[in-house]
Amino acid sequence: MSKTQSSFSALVRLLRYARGHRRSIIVASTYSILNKLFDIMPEILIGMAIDVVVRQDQSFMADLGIAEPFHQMLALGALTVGVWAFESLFEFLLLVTWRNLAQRLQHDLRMDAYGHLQDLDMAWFEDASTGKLVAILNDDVNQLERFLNGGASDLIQVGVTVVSVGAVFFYLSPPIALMAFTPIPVIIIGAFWFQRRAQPLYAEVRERVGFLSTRLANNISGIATIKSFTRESHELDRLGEDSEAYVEANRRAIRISSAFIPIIRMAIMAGFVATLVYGGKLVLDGELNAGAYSVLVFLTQRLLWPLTRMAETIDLYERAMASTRRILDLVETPIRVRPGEQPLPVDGVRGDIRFEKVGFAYGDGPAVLSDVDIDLPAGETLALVGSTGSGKSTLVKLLLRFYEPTAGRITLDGHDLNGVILHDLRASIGFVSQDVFLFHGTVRENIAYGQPDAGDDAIEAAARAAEAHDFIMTLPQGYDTLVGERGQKLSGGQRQRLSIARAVLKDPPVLILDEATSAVDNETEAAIQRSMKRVAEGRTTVVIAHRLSTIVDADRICVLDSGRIVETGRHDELIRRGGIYQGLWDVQTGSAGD
Ligand SMILES: Nc1ncnc2c1ncn2[C@@H]1O[C@H](COP(=O)(O)OP(=O)(O)OP(=O)(O)O)[C@@H](O)[C@H]1O
Repeated sequence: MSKTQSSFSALVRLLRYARGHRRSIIVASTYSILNKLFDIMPEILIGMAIDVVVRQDQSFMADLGIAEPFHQMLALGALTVGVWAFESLFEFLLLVTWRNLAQRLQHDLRMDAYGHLQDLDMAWFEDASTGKLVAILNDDVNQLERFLNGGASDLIQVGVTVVSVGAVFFYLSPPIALMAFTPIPVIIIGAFWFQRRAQPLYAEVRERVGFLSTRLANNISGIATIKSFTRESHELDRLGEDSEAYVEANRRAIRISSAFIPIIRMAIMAGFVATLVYGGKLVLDGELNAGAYSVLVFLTQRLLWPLTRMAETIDLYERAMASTRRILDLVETPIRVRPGEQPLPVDGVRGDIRFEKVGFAYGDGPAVLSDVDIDLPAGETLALVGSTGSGKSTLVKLLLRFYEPTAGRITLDGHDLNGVILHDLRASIGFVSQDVFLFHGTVRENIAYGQPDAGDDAIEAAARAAEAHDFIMTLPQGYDTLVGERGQKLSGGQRQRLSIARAVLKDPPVLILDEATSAVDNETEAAIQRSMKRVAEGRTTVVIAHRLSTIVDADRICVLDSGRIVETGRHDELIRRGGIYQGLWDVQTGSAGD
């Protein structure tokens, strides 16, 4: 029962979400109702025509005041034309209104879901899978669109048919009405039975779609690794398993939904035969006239046949509700990193950074940083050094407030980062990460990513400062060259330089440089170093250093070990101290063991 409710509660959530479209929903539903009412009228008109030819001046039409039978026929003909015209008109209106509503709603949902997604914290993204998110934003949204295109109107029309045909039946002959309606409880019970079984199966189908697209997204971005390890056939097998699981989940759902149609058909047949035989007997006994009898027989068909489509419609409904739940769950995921209230004047930020007894752990995991105290006055350069996994990147992530410290606090110009408006904080920090992410677009667009209004001169000046201008000019279309997805048409060193140019153009008071660990040739390394130095001038800079030769001039160096700062000082002080730093230096300069 709880599962039945959860489909219904998804519908309630959807209606609550779509309250801005209430008017369209009411208008579209009204068109569906009017269309159905006009749709069942021809059967009644046929019955009236039979009534005219059988009873002539005693007919129902005669009771309405048209004495001459031929005139009655003419009137019926005119009514039929009118009924068909209105039916077609409302058909057109309902299609247009429902489809436009489906378009608006799917657009709103996609935009809201994506907008919300961008505000979610990094910890959430680490647990989420890309494929699942893409599946929600594409497949699930489309699934809902499909239901709104046709299914919603169908459901309404089935309800209208049952009520209006029922009214005509009870008016003409209550005993036959009871017979014609006996299959309906069977059909409704069948529908609930089906719905209860189908709901978890469709949830499973949606889940499988997510796995499948995760695998695809992962494999396509990792294609170089797959090729280099010649794991193509292994990957094909793994994709095959996921795809099979999807087919299997669908197969179970199909089996249930296919069983539904024959059950309904049998119930319909019983209702139809009862009306046919018992109604015929009433006519033979002179208790029912031929016109009313034909209306009843035709309307039984009208009543019961659309119910065979219920299986399909409920199928569509169940799929759509499974999708709705996933989309709305995403839209309603709480945002754990608070947006902050303290504004920060981007142009007025000095760049004093302090870490006060900062501690941090990812989720429930072990402490990754403990008791970190750093005092970095504005304009100075801090280098973070330490073995892999010592917590350097984590420290920088806290500074960007991708995460919040679990102990202590971090301040920028005396303001606790936790209170500062997130947008202002990030606007005052430039971040050159070691795995540079370029967007599919031109070199120019990528440099101007953070400053879309920057002029060509400013872009070129930034590229020159990052020593990127010369190589850009050798590209086929210079600044207008497309870099390919994730910038894959450029070399690692070139990407690095574009990302430095990006930071130069942003001109932030605080700069974070995560030095590339991947080996680049000496010339490129020297170029990157020169540009980094140029960029660091006049601003507070935090460098995660992998090559100690680049930080000999840093104002202070913090050596991290297992999340604690174990040494602090300038290069020569640390060398003199003869601790961890000196050991690292010896390894890197090749003087260890001398
Ligand atoms: N998102 C995460 N969830 C859980 N643990 C994490 C996460 N990111 C990093 N860690 C763990 O935190 C510790 C510190 O990682 P961090 O990336 O800060 O190290 P690092 O000093 O930057 O290393 P490297 O020099 O290799 O980049 C490591 O033990 C790592 O396994």
